[in-house]
Amino acid sequence: MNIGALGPAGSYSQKAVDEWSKSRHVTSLEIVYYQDIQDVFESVQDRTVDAGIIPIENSIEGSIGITLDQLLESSVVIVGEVVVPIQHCLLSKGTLDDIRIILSHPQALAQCRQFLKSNFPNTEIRTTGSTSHAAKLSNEFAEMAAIASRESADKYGLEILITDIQDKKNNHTRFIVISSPDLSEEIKNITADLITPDGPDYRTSIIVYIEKDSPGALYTILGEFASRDINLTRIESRPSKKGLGDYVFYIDLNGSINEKDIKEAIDGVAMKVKNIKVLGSYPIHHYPEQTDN
Ligand SMILES: O=C(O)C(=O)Cc1ccccc1
Repeated sequence: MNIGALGPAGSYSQKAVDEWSKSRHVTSLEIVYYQDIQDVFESVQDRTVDAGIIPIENSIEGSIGITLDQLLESSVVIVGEVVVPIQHCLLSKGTLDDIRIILSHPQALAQCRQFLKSNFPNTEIRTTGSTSHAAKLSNEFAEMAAIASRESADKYGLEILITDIQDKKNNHTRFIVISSPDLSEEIKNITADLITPDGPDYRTSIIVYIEKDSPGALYTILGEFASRDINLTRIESRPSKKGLGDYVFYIDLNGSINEKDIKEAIDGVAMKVKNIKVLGSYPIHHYPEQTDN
């Protein structure tokens, strides 16, 4: 099996692949690296790769817009998730005094905003396609530094100048595993040995589009879940891109579409909204939370 992820090697996406394959006992997984998230979606959709892994939300910075947009626009489904602790380091070939330019992925830069403002207020900041790409580029000039993982330092011959530079110690990114709909059962079967019978260990993700100016519509939708005691773990609105004030809602809930009450709730929602897309039911990744901030 192969899986597409943001590269080059040393990215947090690679960590997510490693963590997911370990937690699901998937052996012999080959990673195919891409330059951006949209390329991962496209390769999954046209089946150049069997699956893809992409970041969807971060505990400091919130959702990754391009991932939410692609989930709406493409035909891929979600078959898994994994949460990865993110501890950024400042890496360079030079010393702290040499640094003139700091490079990283926009998410990583945003997660270290206070650190940068306090320590490098006048240093030029440049964005890259990934943190590992920033590390790779920094290998060329001593005046460049990258915000990236500890592992990227080894991989690209850089020194770790400062560790744990994200603005909150407790920093996690949730990644989702995606596939084309016709491969989703196969991928779920590969990992099936660990999957408990359908129950609270599953999460289901849906997108609903409520027509603009429909008073009480969101209340009615949420009622379908509340009346059946279904726990929602996330609700997020995103512009529908049709005009200001028009939104789609991304909803995650505990349980699998194979359970009767979940299916009934989703059917109930479908009758009340303009459009609904079920992205999939997949095993929840339980991870140890850090408490010190
Ligand atoms: O750039 C990377 O390494 C990624 O995989 C994207 C990302 C960036 C920052 C935090 C988590 C994931």
